[in-house]
Amino acid sequence: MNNCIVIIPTYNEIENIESIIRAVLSQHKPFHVLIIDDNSPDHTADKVVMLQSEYGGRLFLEKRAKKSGLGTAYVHGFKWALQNNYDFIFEMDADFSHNPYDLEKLYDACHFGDADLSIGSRYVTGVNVVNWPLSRVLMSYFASVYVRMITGMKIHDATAGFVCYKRAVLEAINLDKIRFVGYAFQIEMKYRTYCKKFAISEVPIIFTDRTKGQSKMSNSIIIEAVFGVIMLRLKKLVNSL
Ligand SMILES: Nc1nc2c(ncn2[C@@H]2O[C@H](COP(=O)(O)OP(=O)(O)O[C@H]3O[C@H](CO)[C@@H](O)[C@H](O)[C@@H]3O)[C@@H](O)[C@H]2O)c(=O)[nH]1
Repeated sequence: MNNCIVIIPTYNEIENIESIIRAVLSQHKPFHVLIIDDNSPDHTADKVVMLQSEYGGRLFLEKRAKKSGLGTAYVHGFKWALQNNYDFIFEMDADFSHNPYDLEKLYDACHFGDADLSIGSRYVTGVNVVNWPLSRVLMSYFASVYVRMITGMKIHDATAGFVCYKRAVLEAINLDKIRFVGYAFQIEMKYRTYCKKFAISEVPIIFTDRTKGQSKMSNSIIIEAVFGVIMLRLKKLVNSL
């Protein structure tokens, strides 16, 4: 299993970056890590460069000129991962809201199970979210209900940002057509995977809110998600997805 790359987008994650990289790269499974940093003013990328001398060919950094959203950061990372011949491509946040020791569960679902996309899901067995304000839990939970109603996808955590793709999924999706930049990007990727008839499975995880640094959630991200789901459904109906 030396064909796994964990893509971590970062913007101002100086308080988390070293520990998250160490937590992934110290596991007995030989994961590789790709950080996509948007020129964070807190110099997150400098810390990555420092750690590269320690982790040799297992830690990679792509720097972009300015903050351009989580979605385009992942698209950049997906293209990089395909070019560099990785077979299992993971998404994970930098802030420990996703437990890096759950990476292996996502891998198992794709490698030993029949999933093409495995999702670290907060809502597949009740509501497994720790320390989020109730308003954020309700918004996230009902966002998934809303996505299910509009798209017909039978998944419980449509906005999850902790996933593992088999290479074939990312090869089948036209990454240049991905249009959303915020959390709607997470919905769009799952919907495009579903429309291509790949197998999606949800693996229960516990999501714990960050204790260091700040969320980049904003009103424009919420608005994009609300209208984005409807747009995706309409595009599917006219066969232009
Ligand atoms: N490069 C880059 N990284 C970004 C950007 N915006 C956010 N990130 C990075 O993306 C990760 C997630 O961003 P957060 O802002 O911490 O997300 P959250 O509010 O905790 O949102 C969580 O819930 C969402 C809704 O359920 C999820 O969609 C999301 O993935 C995440 O799990 C972090 O590593 C953060 O640094 C950006 O513009 N550029």
